[in-house]
Amino acid sequence: MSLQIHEYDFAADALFLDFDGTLVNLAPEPDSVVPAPDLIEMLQRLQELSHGALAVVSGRPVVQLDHYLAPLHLPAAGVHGLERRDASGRLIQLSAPDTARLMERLAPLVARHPGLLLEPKRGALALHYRKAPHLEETCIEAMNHAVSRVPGFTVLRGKMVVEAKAALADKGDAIASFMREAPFAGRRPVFVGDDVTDEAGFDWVQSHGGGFGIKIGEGPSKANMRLDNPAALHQWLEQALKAVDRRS
Ligand SMILES: O=P(O)(O)OC[C@H]1O[C@H](O[C@H]2O[C@H](CO)[C@@H](O)[C@H](O)[C@H]2O)[C@H](O)[C@@H](O)[C@@H]1O
Repeated sequence: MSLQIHEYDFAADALFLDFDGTLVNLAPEPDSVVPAPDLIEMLQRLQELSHGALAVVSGRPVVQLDHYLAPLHLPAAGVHGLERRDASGRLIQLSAPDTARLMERLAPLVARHPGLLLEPKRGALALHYRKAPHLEETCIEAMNHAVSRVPGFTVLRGKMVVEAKAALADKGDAIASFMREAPFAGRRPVFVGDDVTDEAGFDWVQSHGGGFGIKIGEGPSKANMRLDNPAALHQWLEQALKAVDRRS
């Protein structure tokens, strides 16, 4: 099923956007993503037309989202729901356990294999194997083992990454929190994401929020809509903006 552009309603909908693989193409390393030149301007217009009901919902920390989306400071959820900046600019961080013991357990593996990368975050630790895909099983086993020895964390799988994350909240919880507050409350939530970590978000918007999810790319998903890739999402959003221009 594809979402008809006229169905998107800036007056009535709230837009929640994942970052990697959705707003930007995936890159070899976390630090090497390059937002499209017109992305910032497009997000700014979308936010204005939605009267602020637009948020980024990511596995990355909010501070990184700000870096890539500067000068915008959008409402945002980071680290898969462990932190959230609401529409008034207030940052709420759930008190997460320390990842130092996980780091100690996983660092020797990464030291042995230069293709692996550990990405520490507040309340989470991601083990990336994009540059060493043959080590996927090794990484998953090592992460499962580490998490079994350090209480308070859950294991998340993502694209070429396995992550330990404090078991406190997920993307669905983050969207639910936004939807209880202005300017999101009372609107229909639309969540766009590409990865298995986005399924909690699709689940919430479709089961509880009366909205819909849009999955970017292939793979099984609960989302009831699909778009092929980030470029298709950009095009879809541009069309929504043009439809508003035509009406005004
Ligand atoms: O929830 P998202 O906004 O999609 O963030 C998910 C993870 O994204 C980043 O990792 C992914 O993107 C990297 C850059 O394209 C890529 O190299 C990596 O293989 C992907 O897994 C980020 O580094 C993680 O912290 C996020 O959790």
